[in-house]
Amino acid sequence: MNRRNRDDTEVKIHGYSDNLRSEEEGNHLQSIPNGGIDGLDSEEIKSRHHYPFIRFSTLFRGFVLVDALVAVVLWLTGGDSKYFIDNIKHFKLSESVFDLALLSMLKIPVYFCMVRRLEMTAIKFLDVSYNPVLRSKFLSNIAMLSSVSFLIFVFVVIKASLILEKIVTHDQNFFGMHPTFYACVIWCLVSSLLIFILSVVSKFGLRKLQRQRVIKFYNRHGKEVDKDGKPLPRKTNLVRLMGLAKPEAGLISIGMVSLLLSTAVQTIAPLFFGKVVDAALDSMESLNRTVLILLLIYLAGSVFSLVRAWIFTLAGQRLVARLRSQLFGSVIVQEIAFFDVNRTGELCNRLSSDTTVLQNAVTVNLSMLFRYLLQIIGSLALMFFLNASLTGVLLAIVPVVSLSAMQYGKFVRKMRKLFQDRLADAGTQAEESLSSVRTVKSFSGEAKATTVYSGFINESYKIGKKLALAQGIMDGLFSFLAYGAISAVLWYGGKLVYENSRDPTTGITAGLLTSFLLYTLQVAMGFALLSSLYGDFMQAVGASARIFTLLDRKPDVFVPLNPLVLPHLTGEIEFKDVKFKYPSRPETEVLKGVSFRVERGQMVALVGPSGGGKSTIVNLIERFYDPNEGTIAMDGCDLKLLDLTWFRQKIAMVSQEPTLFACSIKDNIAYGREATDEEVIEAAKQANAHEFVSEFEMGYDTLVGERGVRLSGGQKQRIAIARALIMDPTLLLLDEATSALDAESEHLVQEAVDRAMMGRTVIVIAHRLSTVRNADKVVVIDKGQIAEMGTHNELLATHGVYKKLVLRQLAAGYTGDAKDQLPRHVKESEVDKPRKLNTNMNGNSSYVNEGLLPDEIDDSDDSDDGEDDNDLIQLN
Ligand SMILES: Nc1ncnc2c1ncn2[C@@H]1O[C@H](COP(=O)(O)OP(=O)(O)OP(=O)(O)O)[C@@H](O)[C@H]1O
Repeated sequence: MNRRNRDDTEVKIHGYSDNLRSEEEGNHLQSIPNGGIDGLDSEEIKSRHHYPFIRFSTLFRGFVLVDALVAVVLWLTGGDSKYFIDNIKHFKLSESVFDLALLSMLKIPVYFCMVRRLEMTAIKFLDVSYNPVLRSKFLSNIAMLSSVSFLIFVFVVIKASLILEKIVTHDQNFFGMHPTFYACVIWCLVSSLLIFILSVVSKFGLRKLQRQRVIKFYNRHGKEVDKDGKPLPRKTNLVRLMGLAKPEAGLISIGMVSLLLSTAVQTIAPLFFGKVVDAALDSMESLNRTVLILLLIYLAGSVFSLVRAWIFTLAGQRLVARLRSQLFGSVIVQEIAFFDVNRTGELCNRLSSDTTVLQNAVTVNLSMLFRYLLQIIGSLALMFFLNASLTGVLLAIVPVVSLSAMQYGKFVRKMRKLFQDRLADAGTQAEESLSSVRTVKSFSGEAKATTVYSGFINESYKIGKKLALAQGIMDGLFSFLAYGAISAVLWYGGKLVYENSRDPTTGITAGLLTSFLLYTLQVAMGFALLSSLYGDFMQAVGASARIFTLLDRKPDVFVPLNPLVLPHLTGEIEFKDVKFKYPSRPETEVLKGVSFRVERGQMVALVGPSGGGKSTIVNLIERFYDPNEGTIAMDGCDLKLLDLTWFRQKIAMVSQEPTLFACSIKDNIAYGREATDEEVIEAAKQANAHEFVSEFEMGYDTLVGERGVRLSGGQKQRIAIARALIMDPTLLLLDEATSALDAESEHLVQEAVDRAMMGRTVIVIAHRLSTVRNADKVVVIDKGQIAEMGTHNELLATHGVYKKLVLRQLAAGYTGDAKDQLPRHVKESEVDKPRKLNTNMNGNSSYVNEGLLPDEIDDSDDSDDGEDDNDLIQLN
């Protein structure tokens, strides 16, 4: 078993009785069955406690090891090999320390075993409120440990006293000992006392384990997971960050070669500067030649720099383009529940600003890192070559620079992360306000939106201020250190030049000092730029952590091993005792055991009070979520076993307020599949959209604007119906619009809807009486349960929730038409006086606004008033 495992102790999450198992049982992992979905995906997770490496027992054992090492070294350094042998052969308690060295060695296995045993008992003891057997075992272990330590301490004290006595009494037979032997005795005295103290206080030391331990979970493959069995996010570090640039390895290699060459040129150039100075002191011809060489060197360097900058920037652009697509791909496949808890603005921010931070980090910044490192190393090597002592003067300040750079880097890393977070908040806020700009304006919320946005920006500004100050201090410090170094080099170099002018065999020439100064500048600059790079890298690590979290996230959707594709789908749907809670609100059960069946080609209307769970039923059919209990079957097959992409192509949804994409009408209609112009036009005709589309100047190429803002409500709905029809769905899900359209528009939409329903299985969240009357079955959903089920006429006869809804609808829209819709057995007197408010089948009326109370409705025919009336009152 490896080291880590030896320090691990397994425990059961639920209850502690198994912790009391005997040590011989060993380190068996505890298994916890983890739900699984209908036994299809049963996964076992195992838990294990981990303890920090540095804890009481390791400190104890570490000290015992150090003790033995010091004692043996002190004994060994006390003389030659003969001396050791004499020391052992003619052992005398008061003249030899061989016994102390031996004892220290023996202490290792003894203490290691005892401390291990004690720790094991302590660990078992942690989760037990009181267990007399375990407690007495724990205490007797401590007593044994303390007794052994005490005996050893007593022995060392006796030995030290004997030696001391010989020294004090000037014993004739005592020839003294090697100084390290005395040190050995003193050391053993101190260490055995310390070990004794550690033994006595071990009870308190081991108690700390309770706070120190952390629990980790593993799946059956031994991979660490969270307590729900989900994989943990992978750790982010510079290595993983660099891994992002792997596909750009080819480009980066070319860039690296250019970088090496350009840095080499930059590194040797100062040598020629010195040569130019010396040549100027020599002759004009020599000066010309040297300057020409210098120019050629710089020309070559510039070409290499050009290639380096171009290649690395290009690699950065490629990387960020790839990363953005990858990230978007990873986000869009997440389950709907993910979007219930993650805000769109925040996700967009990850896509734009976090990826930009990474763009340079692993390409341009990486190249700069190598460049400055090479520049520093190369310059320092040449400086040593030119003059070692002068280089020593410069190097004296390097530790100061490095330490301050590291501290600065740490600070910047923290602040930049905070800065990015606040900026992301502001971005989210801006996205939300701008995407709902109509709502903002209609409530005159511009000032409020600006204040909230400015609040977030202010937060980021506050952090920015600190960063600016830190940057200023750092710049100041670095320039002081850099100029200080240059001054020191100038002074010492000037002294050497002076000496050289007196005696050419000593010191250095003026040219050499010039070269040296330029190298000093290069090294100082290299360090300063490295420190700023460090900050950039840390910022990139922060940004990449968020990006990797999204990239690593696997959608929490059950995918069967062999997804089924049914050859003949009829569209039969059956809910069997379906229970469901939204993952973002796990405490509320939205569906509490819903069962109903929709036969092939039937039209089933879902009605009921607002918030009852109608949309949730549709969401579950679309498999935006999976039920917590029960099953939903299509043609007798559990939805979870079907191929999700195939299945979603067989159903189409037309929602209350359809969302169109900011592209042409044609592209919107053909969103679900590739379609010819003829197919698009045919679908539009079916949806009563062709006429108005043809009237547009650009026809089907008309752009509809963001979310279809350039179209009217009725037009949007008809385009959405066309979009659904072109898919030729087996199952049509409809959420009738509650918002009132004008009579003509309503008629056109209704006609399109009726046509769309023909020959299909349809589930409709109905708001209109006419729709419900035509339904083969009406399912009344109230508070997550089916309150009533049957045909329109059957339900009216039951005098239940449904009848109240109908009466209310009729009361609200009492017209000749509505009256005609009444079945014969509903007396006209049951219908209330006409109201001007617009109430629909789900009670989504505007009573409160109109100041009308529901009990004004004449419902005298109803016998079980009380409770249901309350329901109706709550409908709004
Ligand atoms: N994404 C969600 N996350 C958490 N809770 C939700 C979510 N969507 C709906 N709910 C809750 O589920 C319950 C049922 O909502 P649902 O939209 O299914 O009702 P409904 O009958 O369709 O209402 P309406 O007729 O007003 O549209 C409500 O209490 C609602 O607050």
